[in-house]
This record gives sequence, C-alpha cells and structure tokens, in this order.
Amino acid sequence: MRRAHTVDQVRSAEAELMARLPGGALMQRAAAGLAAAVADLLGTSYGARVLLLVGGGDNGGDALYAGVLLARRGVPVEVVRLSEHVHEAGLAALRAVGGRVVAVGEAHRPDLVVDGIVGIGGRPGLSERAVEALGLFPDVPVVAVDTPSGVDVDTGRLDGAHVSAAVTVTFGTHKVAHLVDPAAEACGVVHLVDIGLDLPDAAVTALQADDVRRLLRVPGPFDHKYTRGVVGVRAGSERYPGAAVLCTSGAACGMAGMVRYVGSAADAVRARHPEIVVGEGRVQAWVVGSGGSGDAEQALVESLADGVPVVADADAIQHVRQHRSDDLVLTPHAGELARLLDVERTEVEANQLEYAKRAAGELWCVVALKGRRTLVVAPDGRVRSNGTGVPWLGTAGAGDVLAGLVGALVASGLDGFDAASAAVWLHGAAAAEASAGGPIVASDVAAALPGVIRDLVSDG
Ligand SMILES: NC(=O)C1=CN([C@@H]2O[C@H](COP(=O)(O)OP(=O)(O)OC[C@H]3O[C@@H](n4cnc5c(N)ncnc54)[C@H](O)[C@@H]3O)[C@@H](O)[C@H]2O)[C@@H](O)CC1
Ligand SMILES: [K+]
Repeated sequence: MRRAHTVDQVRSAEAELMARLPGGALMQRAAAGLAAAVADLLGTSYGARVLLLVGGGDNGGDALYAGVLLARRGVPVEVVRLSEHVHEAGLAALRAVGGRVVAVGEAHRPDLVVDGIVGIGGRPGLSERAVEALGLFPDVPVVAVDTPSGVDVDTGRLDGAHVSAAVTVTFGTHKVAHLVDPAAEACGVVHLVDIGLDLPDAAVTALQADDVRRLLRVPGPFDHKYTRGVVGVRAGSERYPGAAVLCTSGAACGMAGMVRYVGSAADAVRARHPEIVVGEGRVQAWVVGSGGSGDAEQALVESLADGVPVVADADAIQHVRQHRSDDLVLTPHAGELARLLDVERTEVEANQLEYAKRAAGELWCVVALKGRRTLVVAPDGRVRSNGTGVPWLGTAGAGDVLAGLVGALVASGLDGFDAASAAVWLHGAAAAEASAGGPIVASDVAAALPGVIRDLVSDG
C-alpha cells in the first residue's frame, strides 16, 4: 500500500523523531536520498551540471546539502537564491566544496534543475522571480525536492504557477499532492526516501498489486456459481445497445459465478456471451445505468427494490438523490459528478478530492471519480487513489466495462469501497496490458481482464 499523509501529520512525526536525533540529522538523511536520486538521473555523463533553485525554508536546505554531496562527487553545482535568507549553514557548506551562487541570468545551462523553492511549508503559487528562474531553461528536466513548488500539498489542487517535475524525491511518506490530480501529474515519477518517520493512518492510500491480490476472492474447492455470487446488469437501451454488451463483458470477467442481464439489448448480450443468463432472478449486486438513457431511472428503482448493493453508472447517477440506498457505489466521470453536485465540470476537475469527498459524504455512498488517477472515496472519508492505467484508456465504453467489473467484485463478496478500488486497479492494468503502448477499444480492456487477474492471483 502506498500511503500519503497531510502536512500536519508529517510535521508532528518529524518533531517526534527530531527530538530523539542529533540536530540536522533528518535534513542530512533527506539530502543524501535526494543526491543519490539526482546522481542516478545524471548517470555517468562527465561534466553534467546541476542548478539549484533555493528558497528560504528547509526545502532549500535539503537542496543545498544535496548539492554538497554532488559537488564532492565532482558535479559542478550552481545556486540561484530565491529568497533573501536561505539555509545559511547549507549554503556555507556548499560554497566550501566549490558550489557557486549565481544571479538568475548568469547560470550556465544545467543538465538538471533542482527545485528547492518550497516544500510542505509552501503556499500555492510561485513568486515572479521563481517563475523567471524556472523559465531560463524550460527544456531541462526538473527534480522537485519533496513536492513540486507551487502545488497545494494537502489537496492536490493547482492555484497559480507551479513547477512541473520529471521526478519528485520525497521524504518519509508520500504527500496528498503526489496521489491526487491535477498536482500528481506535476510530480512526474515520485521517488520515496525513508527517513524513519513513525506515521499515523494515511489520508490517502494507493493499492499496489499485492493489496489487490489479497482483496480478490479466489474460489475454494466447494464453491459453486451461487456461492461465488451472481451479478445482475441493467444497462444499455434502444439507443445504446453496445453499452449493455460492454458492461456485461466487464461483469463476465470471471470473478462472479454468474452474470444476469435484464434490458432491451438481450440479443446482443447473448450473442456475445452465451453464458450470460437473461431475465430477472436473485443477484448479490446490481449494476445499472451504463448507456441506459431514459431507462436508467427505472432500472435504478427496480434494482434498489431488491435490497442488494447497487453500482450506479452513467445515466443512473443523476437519479441517486431521489432514490437513496446506503449500499451504493457511484462511478461518475467529472462531468457526471458536476451534474450531481450542481457545479461546473472544470470545478470538479480542479478540486477532485474535495468534490469526490463531498458526494460520498452527502449521499453516504462510495464514489469512484474516474480520471487519470481515479479517486475512490468511502462515506467515512477513506480515500484510495489509483495508479494503474494508460491514456489510451480514455475510449468510449471503457466506463461501461468498469461498472460491470465493480459489480462482479461486489457480488463476489467485497464491500463497495474495496470492490471499486480493486476494480479500478484491474481495469487500468488490463488497459496497460491490452495497449502495450498502442491504441485500444473498450472490448480489448474487458478481454484482457481475466489474464491480468490470472497473473495476479497465480503470482502470490
Ligand atoms: N518535515 C519533515 O519531516 C522534513 C522536512 N524536510 C524538508 O523541509 C521542508 C519543509 O521546510 P519548511 O517548513 O522550512 O518549509 P518550506 O521550505 O517548504 O517553505 C517555507 C518557506 O517558504 C516561504 N514560502 C511559502 N510559500 C511560498 C511560495 N509560494 N513562494 C515562495 N516562498 C514561499 C515561507 O515564507 C518560508 O520561508 C520539507 O518540504 C522538506 O523538504 C527535510 O529536511 C526532512 C524532514
Ligand atoms: K520543492
């Protein structure tokens, strides 16, 4: 499990540890990890230069001490000070090993820029001088210290200018901005350096392959189709019969013992999946709304009447305020969540964590806000951010496959939060597998699911 903590949580853990260690020990640990990561990126190229952009706090201190270690290895290091006062001991140490302080216009072209402007003490946005310094070498990759400066560390929001890093080297634990878009995208590849912090429960987590493996229910010797769970799908419409096929394809990933289908696209569903049973009957979970058009509200009402968990997708989402249940998973994209909350789509995209939490709390349900990093939020405020997937997954019908998959996992016995977060992980992994770097359509994602699940469960 990847864990991300808030600034306050990190500060308390740091204070506790610092009280037991000699002064400056934590900064030295951070600087050593940062210098090692920078040296790795520079590789063996002789004469590669590093430019440090240094602000007034400890984030700049980390950068300066990393600069000391790099200079000792023979890397030419230059420093642009972006604050009147910078970490004085760090600066003196760097000067002592040959580091040069330069004015913005005097810097040599570097091979890497190190962003030590601000870290967890930073407010969103950047000063004009910082923007100017960052603009000097726009094509040179940036390594951000702890967080890309300018991002809102606890929310993942972007508000004004910010650093876009190729790599972010963070310390002790991930921060929320590393796992929540749009800030997460500005972090590039995140590299965690252990500095020995003792931390409480995380604010945001991200499942890894091992976590998903542990969640999935693998059939035992005495299981049969009914003990493995039946998932029912009410999806598709006269207008969108294909959505029924795709949603049932996700549901038919093999994780439930049986898939039922109720709706107007029965012929198309049966033609694609002869194993799917058409017609009403007992299920352990319903999936409703994918491509449902005007039929979606009725499908939601009928599904809720069964008293089993319901996954509401697409056209069903807008009706959940009128038709409530306390065992509901919603799978909106930003536009659908915006409609549900009566705000603009751009607002949701800019404040993904806030709005996903708001919907989960107000409607007391699980919300999977789909995006580059899908956020799954439980009504009690737990948050999981997904790290699998490829941009090629942004293709028509991919959401229908996901909704069916979530339903299959709920029917197999997972609660809505685990089912949605495991499904999102598997869906992204299947897309990556099917794509292998090239284009895909939604059917390819569904077709790749059993293989991804096989690799996962047979690997443990
Ligand atoms: N907390 C921890 O556990 C550790 C922290 N360390 C480092 O210390 C950093 C935190 O240091 P600080 O608390 O000194 O805070 P920062 O260095 O993140 O920033 C604080 C300084 O920046 C100024 N500032 C705030 N927002 C700004 C903005 N948008 N533009 C320009 N200046 C701005 C503040 O006035 C203050 O001078 C961490 O991010 C990390 O890099 C590490 O040394 C090791 C351990
Ligand atoms: K930084």
